Amino acid sequence: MVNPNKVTERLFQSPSKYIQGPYAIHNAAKYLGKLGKTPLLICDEIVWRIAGEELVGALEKSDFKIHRIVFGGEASREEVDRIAQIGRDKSSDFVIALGGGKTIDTAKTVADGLALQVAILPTTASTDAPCSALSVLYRPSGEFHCYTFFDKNPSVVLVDTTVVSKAPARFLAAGMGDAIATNVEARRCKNSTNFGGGLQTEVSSAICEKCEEILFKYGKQAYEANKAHAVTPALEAVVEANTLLSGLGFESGGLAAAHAIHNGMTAIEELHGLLHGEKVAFGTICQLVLDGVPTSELDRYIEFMLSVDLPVTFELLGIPHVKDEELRRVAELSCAESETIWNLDLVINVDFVFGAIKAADAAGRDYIRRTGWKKN
Ligand SMILES: NC(=O)c1ccc[n+]([C@@H]2O[C@H](COP(=O)([O-])OP(=O)(O)OC[C@H]3O[C@@H](n4cnc5c(N)ncnc54)[C@H](O)[C@@H]3O)[C@@H](O)[C@H]2O)c1
Ligand SMILES: [Zn+2]
Repeated sequence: MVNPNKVTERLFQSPSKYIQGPYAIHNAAKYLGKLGKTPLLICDEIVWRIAGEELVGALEKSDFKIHRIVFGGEASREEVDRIAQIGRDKSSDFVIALGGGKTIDTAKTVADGLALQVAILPTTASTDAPCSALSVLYRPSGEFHCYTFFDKNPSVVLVDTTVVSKAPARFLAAGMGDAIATNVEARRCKNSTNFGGGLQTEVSSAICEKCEEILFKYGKQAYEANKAHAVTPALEAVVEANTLLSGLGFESGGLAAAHAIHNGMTAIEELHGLLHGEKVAFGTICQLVLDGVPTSELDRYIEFMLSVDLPVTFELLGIPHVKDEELRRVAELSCAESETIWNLDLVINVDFVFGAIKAADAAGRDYIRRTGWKKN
């Protein structure tokens, strides 16, 4: 992600079509019909009961012949190989992902291997995975493995906000954790190449700013609406910020320290129960510390995160007694050669990152002490 070739072209990439709205799954045939008729549907058992049967019902009415695969839960090379072999055997003509970020990343990688188009139907707004032309792969043990890149973004991304509104609000909050990092990271990536291999365009930075604006404006309101399973304008705006704006923004804007620190944090086993966006939220506070932002600015982000129950301290992350050796390991992994932390226009080393992680926790604790914030 460093810019060794001194790239000078600006580059922006995106999925071909993005659709979002209540009961959008009912109209899936209209948008997926152009991709094929015999898709491989990847979803886990939980999602099958929530939206799978409904989707298959809608598609079968339009004569689709669907082969369903039960996703095993981890976006790993092993899982991709297993599913791709079934896709080959069944001569599937496109791939559908129905579920969260791990299902989506697996489906994108399977589709790329089979040279097929992929349609992404997220059932939560928990990450900005749906729109990008990359997947994040993990080891079967859950530790970060690598990013893998594709020539094309998904052909269709279709978000049913009725389904999303019925998911636990914690997922929407995690999506906001992922999305709040987007502008913080991209604004420090002005001189590095983005995931498409070019420089930021004007529209990529505008999208990142808009994403952040929506979260500060509607994030808390959308979180509460989600708890009531209500589809409201605020919820629609935040789902779009988490899914479309954050997705386009990070891919064509660039990632930096927040995500590198998230990737490092996956080495701590006690954090495996947390969602991606929850760890990214904490990584965002770490990056703001590295950036040297004023306390008033740091407070603004911490206040936002606490308003939607995102973790800003070790205690809220569930690791109150984490050891310095473990945090140093996180810092070392965040500074791996291939990491996005090197996009930052700052002097970076393991000591600075280790210090930023400790200081982020201290800033979160200080904010809570000063304001008397209490978890509901
Ligand atoms: N490729 C990218 O550009 C990109 C970007 C951001 C994140 N990611 C990746 O996304 C992954 C995280 O995704 P995630 O946070 O969605 O976790 P996840 O995919 O593990 O999903 C978490 C759980 O949510 C359940 N679920 C899905 N929809 C539901 C619903 N409507 N109601 C109730 N439960 C539901 C699933 O069954 C699953 O058990 C990470 O692996 C991360 O690296 C990738
Ligand atoms: Zn992310």
